Amino acid sequence: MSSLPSLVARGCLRSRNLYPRLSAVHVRPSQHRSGISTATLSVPRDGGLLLNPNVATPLSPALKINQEEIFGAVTDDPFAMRLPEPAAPEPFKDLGIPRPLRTALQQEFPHILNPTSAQKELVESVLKDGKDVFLKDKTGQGKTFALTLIALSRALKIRSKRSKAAKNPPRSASRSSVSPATSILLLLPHATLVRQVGSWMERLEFAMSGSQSAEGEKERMFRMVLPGDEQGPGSGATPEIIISSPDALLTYLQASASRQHPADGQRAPVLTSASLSRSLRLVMIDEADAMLRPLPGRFKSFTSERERQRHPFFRHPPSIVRLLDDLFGRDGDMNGGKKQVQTVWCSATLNSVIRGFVHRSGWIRRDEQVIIDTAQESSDTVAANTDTSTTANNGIKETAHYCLTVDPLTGTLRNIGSAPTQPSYSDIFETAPDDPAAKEKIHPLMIENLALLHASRSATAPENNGVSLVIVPEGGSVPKLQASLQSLGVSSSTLDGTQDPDVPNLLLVARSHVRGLDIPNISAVYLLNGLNVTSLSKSARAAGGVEERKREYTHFAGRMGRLGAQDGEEREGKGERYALVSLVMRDSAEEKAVQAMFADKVALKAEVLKGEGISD
Ligand SMILES: Nc1ncnc2c1ncn2[C@@H]1O[C@H](COP(=O)(O)OP(=O)(O)OP(=O)(O)O)[C@@H](O)[C@H]1O
Repeated sequence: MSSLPSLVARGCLRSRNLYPRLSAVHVRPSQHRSGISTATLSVPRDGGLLLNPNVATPLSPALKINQEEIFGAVTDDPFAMRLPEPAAPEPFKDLGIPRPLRTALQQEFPHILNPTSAQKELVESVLKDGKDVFLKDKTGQGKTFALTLIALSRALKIRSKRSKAAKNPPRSASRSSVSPATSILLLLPHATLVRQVGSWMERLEFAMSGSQSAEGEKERMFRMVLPGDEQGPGSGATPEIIISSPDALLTYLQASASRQHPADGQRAPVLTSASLSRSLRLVMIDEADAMLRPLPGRFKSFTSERERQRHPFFRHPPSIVRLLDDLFGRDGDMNGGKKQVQTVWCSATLNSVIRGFVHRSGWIRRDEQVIIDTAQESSDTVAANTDTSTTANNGIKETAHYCLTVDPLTGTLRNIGSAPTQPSYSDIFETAPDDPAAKEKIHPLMIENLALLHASRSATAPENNGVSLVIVPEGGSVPKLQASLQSLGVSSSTLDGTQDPDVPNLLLVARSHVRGLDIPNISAVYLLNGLNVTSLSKSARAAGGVEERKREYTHFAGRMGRLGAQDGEEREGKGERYALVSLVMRDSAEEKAVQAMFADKVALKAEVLKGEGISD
């Protein structure tokens, strides 16, 4: 593999000073109503948790004291706010969001002034009308954030009821109607998103409680259950909210089942499948379609039950199916054999196949459901996502889509579909030679070209480029890619632990961790190996998987130009566009599949990318 300096020497690049790093931390003060300012970091610095542009650093002890002086002593009501009632009109009030949370929202997320129409409909339907909801809205428009507000609102209400009940205990020994245990479950597709939502909740809860005392810790409203987490016997209080992924929660509950009969002297685990099933009242599933893969398509019909059972989805049901069947199939308010729990299902690519499956599974209360579709279900998802008019509400002009092929022999880059100017791999070899590089999940020449593209982009407008996100294909190794890039002189960060201390502007993320991520200032996305979608159903494969590919592509494109992003107007003013660059090896099956997707009648066109090292 050539080093980046040697690429420079070959004249591919203009300057040696090509990859300036983001200034280590970009500190931007956000004004609190109280006059206390909290530093906000624009780029995550540790633990992969801080994905939000407005991540607040914890208040220093001095600031905590100030805060107490300003807002007064804590009352014995755990929900009494130390913050004054905001005077301004409150668009979130009518949705049923309690006052402490509205105040915390204003303090921690001052850029969120009004709910979007989808957020309004969703929050009202869940909190005020008690409905089950299917929500489809465009990517980055605040679905996950709205679920966070719903969970905290409900938790606050439960706590307030519980604290009232504690003050006036009922005379009869009958069970209190206020649930003493976890009643809200928020399911997300992967651990990175669980941490992201956990950090949002932490900020809001912290702002509501005003301090992180030992007692506050004990009474946390939420708990994250992450892969590898273990529950100590009888440890910890039970929070109102659990945030987890189906895989992690299922493993956690299965492990706790084995401790149901603890050894002498040990207490039973607090959170078990049975206890959770008894106390659950609201389950919210974000990115539902990602969790229900590979669900057979709309037109798939099975000739026999045996054939149906052989389909990968039914043969190895995904974790969410096993989890919900377990939680909803237990005792409780039984109705038709299933417990009646309020549910919410969200995704930018939610479709009628998912809705139908949820219905048939008995996970939704048929008479109580509302469908909110602000993404125009009938229109093509990719077109909707890339159409300038549909993204105009957050100041984004549009995303430019490029697809480049890498010659596995020479490493030259070419726009997809353009005629070869020199002999390519297939012109020379009839069958693939025994090339070890071809067996790598990410071809070394693709990595060189990624380094080249990133460096040229940084060189063109070093100050304004924002962060580039590299999506690592299934089976590819993020640490290995990071090491290969480093050997070419390109530093990068990863979201799952290892980060360059200088916070470079190149972030690597595994494809399975992309859904729902809200990372500030992403201006370019590099998609390595195209859209090789794993777990495609047979019918989807037969159809070239175009629909499935477009759905995934929609989510990759959706990491840019998100609601609340501060760079939208700035980019628009400079005539800059977000860029999604797909890189595929020439003459690979993936090249043909991506070509089919770009050639699709309503989808999108790959534009021609001009630049150093790209041949026409
Ligand atoms: N009403 C609002 N006004 C302004 N910004 C908002 C609003 N609601 C949420 N946001 C911000 O929008 C960003 C995207 O939110 P979120 O991740 O919830 O979107 P999403 O629709 O779930 O995205 P995806 O479809 O990718 O999962 C977040 O940074 C959040 O702070």
